[in-house]
Amino acid sequence: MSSPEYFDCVIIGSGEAGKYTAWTLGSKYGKKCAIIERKYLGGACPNIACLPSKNFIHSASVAYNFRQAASYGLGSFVAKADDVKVDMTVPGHRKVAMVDGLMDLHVGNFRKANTEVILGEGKFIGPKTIAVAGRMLTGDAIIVNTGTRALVDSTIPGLVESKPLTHVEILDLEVLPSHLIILGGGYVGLEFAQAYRRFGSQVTVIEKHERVLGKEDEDIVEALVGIITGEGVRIITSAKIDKVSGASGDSVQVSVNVAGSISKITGSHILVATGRVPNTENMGLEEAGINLTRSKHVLVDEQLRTTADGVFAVGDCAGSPYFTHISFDDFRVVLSNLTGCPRPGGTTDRQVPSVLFTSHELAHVGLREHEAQDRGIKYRLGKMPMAAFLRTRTLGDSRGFAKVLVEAEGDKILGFTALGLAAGELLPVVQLAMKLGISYKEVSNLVIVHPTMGEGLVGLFNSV
Ligand SMILES: Cc1cc2nc3c(=O)[nH]c(=O)nc-3n(C[C@H](O)[C@H](O)[C@H](O)COP(=O)(O)OP(=O)(O)OC[C@H]3O[C@@H](n4cnc5c(N)ncnc54)[C@H](O)[C@@H]3O)c2cc1C
Ligand SMILES: NC(=O)c1ccc[n+]([C@@H]2O[C@H](COP(=O)([O-])OP(=O)(O)OC[C@H]3O[C@@H](n4cnc5c(N)ncnc54)[C@H](O)[C@@H]3O)[C@@H](O)[C@H]2O)c1
Repeated sequence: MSSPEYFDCVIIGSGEAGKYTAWTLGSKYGKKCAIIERKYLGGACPNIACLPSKNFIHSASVAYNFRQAASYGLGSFVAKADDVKVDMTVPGHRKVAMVDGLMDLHVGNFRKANTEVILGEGKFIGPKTIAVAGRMLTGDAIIVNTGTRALVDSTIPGLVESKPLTHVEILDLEVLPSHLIILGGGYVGLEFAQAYRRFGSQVTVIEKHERVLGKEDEDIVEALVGIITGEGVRIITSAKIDKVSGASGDSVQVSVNVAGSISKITGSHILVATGRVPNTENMGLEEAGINLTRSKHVLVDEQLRTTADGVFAVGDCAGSPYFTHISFDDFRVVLSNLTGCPRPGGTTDRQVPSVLFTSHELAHVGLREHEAQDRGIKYRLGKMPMAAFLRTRTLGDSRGFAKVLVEAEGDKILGFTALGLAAGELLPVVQLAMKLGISYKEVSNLVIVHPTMGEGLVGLFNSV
C-alpha cells in the first residue's frame, strides 16, 4: 500500500468551522491544508440553509409589504391585496445569484489560503488516514466538520413515500404551493411557514408538542404565534401524525390525531422540519478510534478533541448548538489548540445567542424565565412592550415585547429575550454587558441614538 499524502491539516466537510480553519491556517500561518467536500462548498449555511433561506424570507417580506402598499398611499399600484401573485422563479433566481456570488468568494478564499479543495466523500480508512476520490490523505491534525441533514422520520407511515420537501428542495421550488403542510414548529418550520404564507400559499404547521418553539418562554411563543397566525398560518399543536399519503407536489394527505380526534389535512406540498441528524455514519469514524455519542454526534471534550489523538470535530456533527455562529466559535477553539494556546475552558460557558428570522424576529441570549424558575434561580425582571421602543412606531408595527432577567441579589444580566422588528440587532450590546459581567445599569446609562431600536434598551433596563 502506498503511503498517504501529507498535509498540515485535513478537514472533512467544508462547513463554517472547517473553512475558517483552512483559510486562517493557510493565510496567516502558512500551513498547507486539504479540505474535502462532497457537495456544498462552504457548507450548508451559504448553499442550502441560513443565507438562502434569509434571502427567501426577504423576498417574501417584499411581497408582504407590497400588499400593504395602500397604507403608504400607493393603493393605485395594487388594486386588491389578493391580486398580488408572486412568480416564484424570480425569488429563486435572486437566491441563486446570491449563492453564486458567495461561491466565488469561497473559491477565492481557498485559493488565497493555498488550500487544496478535494471534491468527494471523505472516509476514514485508519487512524488519521482518509480516503477520498482515489487518494489517501493524512495530516498532523484532522478535523471532522460534516454537519447534519434534515430528519425524514421513517417511522411515520407513508412519509418517506410521499417524497417530502426538506429545506433543500423547497429553496429550489419554482412553483408556489397552493397549500404547504409543514411538519414541525421549530426554527425551520416557522421561518418557512411565514415566508410561504407571505408569498401567497395556504400554510398549515403540525407540531407534536403542545407549543411550537418548545424551549422558549410561554409569553414569547404566545405573542409570536399571534403574529404568525394573524397572517393566516394555521398551527396545529399536540398533534400525532398517524399517516401520510399521496405525493408532495401533487396532492398529499396527512392524518392528524389531536387528543384522540382524527382529522385529515390535504395539501399540495409537504415540508419536513422536525429536526436534524448528524452526518457521521459510513465514515469509518469508530474504526478510526473516533467514538460517537448516543445521538450519533462525534464525542468531543470542551476543546473539541475527539477520542482519537490529533482528531477534532466541530459544528453540528459534534453536537455543538446548531447555529453557524457557534460553528464559527468552534473554529476559534480548534485554532487556539492548533496554534499551541488552547482557549481556557474551550467551549464551556460560552454564550449561545439565537435569532429566529420570522417577522417579528425572536432574539435571545442567556437564561430564559422558565429556565430560571425551573432551576430555582432568583431574578429581577424588566419587561417592556415594543411600542416603548419608539423606533417601532416610526416603522408602523409595534407588536412584541422585550424582557431582561437580572440577578436578584446583584446587578448582572442573566438573560435577554426580545420579540420585535429587527430584534436580533439588539443582542450584541446586551451580550457584551453579560460577557463583561457589568451591571445592567451600565446599559441603561448609555447615551443611545434616538430613535434607534437600541435606544429602547435604556427604558427596558430602567424598568428592572
Ligand atoms: C433552513 C435552515 C436555516 C438555517 N438558518 C440559520 C441561521 O439563520 N443562522 C444560524 O446561525 N444557523 C442557521 N441554520 C443552522 C446552520 O445552517 C448550521 O448550524 C450550520 O450550517 C452548521 O455548520 P457546520 O460547520 O456544522 O457544517 P455544515 O454547514 O453542515 O457543513 C458540513 C459540510 O460537510 C459536507 N460533508 C458531509 N459529509 C461529508 C463527507 N463524508 N465527505 C465530504 N464532505 C462531507 C456537507 O456536504 C456539508 O457541506 C439553519 C439551518 C437550516 C437547515
Ligand atoms: N434562524 C436560525 O438560526 C435557524 C433557522 C433554521 C434552523 N436553525 C437551526 O437548525 C436546527 C434545526 O431546525 P428544525 O426546525 O429542523 O428543528 P427544531 O429542533 O428547531 O424543531 C423541530 C420541531 O419539530 C417538532 N417535531 C419533531 N417531530 C415531530 C413530528 N413527528 N410531528 C410534528 N412535529 C414534530 C419538534 O417538537 C420541534 O418543535 C434548529 O434547532 C436551529 O438550531 C437555525
